[in-house]
Amino acid sequence: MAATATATTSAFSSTADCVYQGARRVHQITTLHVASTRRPSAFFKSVRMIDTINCTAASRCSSSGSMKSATITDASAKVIDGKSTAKEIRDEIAIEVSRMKDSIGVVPGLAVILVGDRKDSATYVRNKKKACESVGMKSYEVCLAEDSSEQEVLKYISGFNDDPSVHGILVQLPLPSHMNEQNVLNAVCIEKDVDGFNPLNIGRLAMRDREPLFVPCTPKGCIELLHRYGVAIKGKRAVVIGRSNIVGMPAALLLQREDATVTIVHSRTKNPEEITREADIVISAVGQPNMVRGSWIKPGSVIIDVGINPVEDAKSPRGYRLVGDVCYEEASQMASAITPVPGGVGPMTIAMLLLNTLVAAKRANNFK
Ligand SMILES: Nc1nc(=O)c2c([nH]1)NC[C@@H]1CN(c3ccc(C(=O)N[C@@H](CCC(=O)O)C(=O)O)cc3)C=[N+]21
Repeated sequence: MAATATATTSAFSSTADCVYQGARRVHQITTLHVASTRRPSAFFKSVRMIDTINCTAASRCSSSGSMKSATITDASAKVIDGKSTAKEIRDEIAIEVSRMKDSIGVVPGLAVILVGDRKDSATYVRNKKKACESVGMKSYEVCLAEDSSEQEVLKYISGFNDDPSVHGILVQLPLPSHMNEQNVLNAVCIEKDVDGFNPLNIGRLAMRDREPLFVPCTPKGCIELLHRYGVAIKGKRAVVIGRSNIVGMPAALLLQREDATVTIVHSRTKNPEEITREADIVISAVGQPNMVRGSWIKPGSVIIDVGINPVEDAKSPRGYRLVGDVCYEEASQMASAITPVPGGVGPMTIAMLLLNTLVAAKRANNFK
């Protein structure tokens, strides 16, 4: 699949609203032609340089050779380190897990259901298991064949719903296409819905003066990063790029609950670049490598990049490497703070899953 991306209004692909949907694509973008849309001022010097460069790959949104020598060092954004923040949070969770075990003899447990043999899903599930172990939680894992029936998945969910040693249930997405995702997700009882995907949880998230039992892990991780890095949200302009049920939409609701003024930019938005350039805070969750260019970003803004996009890279041992939705080299010249990929939102997602599981276990046992 070769494509040409242009940093103009057609930057989205038709599927770009939904991350985690369909088969994981390894992006193979041959030429990223950068269209200049504004007259750069002195502040935009790094962007002006990039305007003139015909980029050679999506994984390299700028020619790093010439960039580095000229401008990269003078105005680099602070790196919002999701990896170390997630570790801090896991350490906090581990303390609570052992306090709970010592005082009431209960160990929080997370059940993960994996259907099919997608390699990336298997990796995520393995990482979740490792993360559980690292904080002293129990993990239960069910792996079902690609051609299993929906009934079979529902049977396992029902078993975990009834099992008091399981406090959280996660059905790894995407499910094989012959299954009805809604039916499956609705079967997870709301008290164990640590992914926060149950419509009742999302509905409560959307309503004032209501509290969801759980908030979806990825958007929750984004907000947690903003909090821990002291980024003020109240009264700020926030733009969320992407409107998926599991990231974009709940991220926008969370920002609004924090008193930001929120705009959602999506694949049918006429002028995404212009709107994004108004934002003090940007959360991007579209699944398009390097779509958000330096010219989309207001100087001094804070960028949270949710995209984890594999792009071909012959030099990497895996044959690919991961890049975000945001062109990091360009954006870090404009923003005051930015999350990297990898090592940004990804590790936070797993930390939030553990946190939700801990909360579920405390709630089930009335443990404060
Ligand atoms: N029911 C469900 N809930 C999910 O939360 C869910 C899901 N299904 N399906 C798949 C996506 C994806 N996801 C990630 C979590 C952590 C990293 C992560 O830690 N990534 C590392 C890099 C890992 C690597 O190098 O491959 C990082 O960004 O630093 C990535 C992706 C959760 N998902």
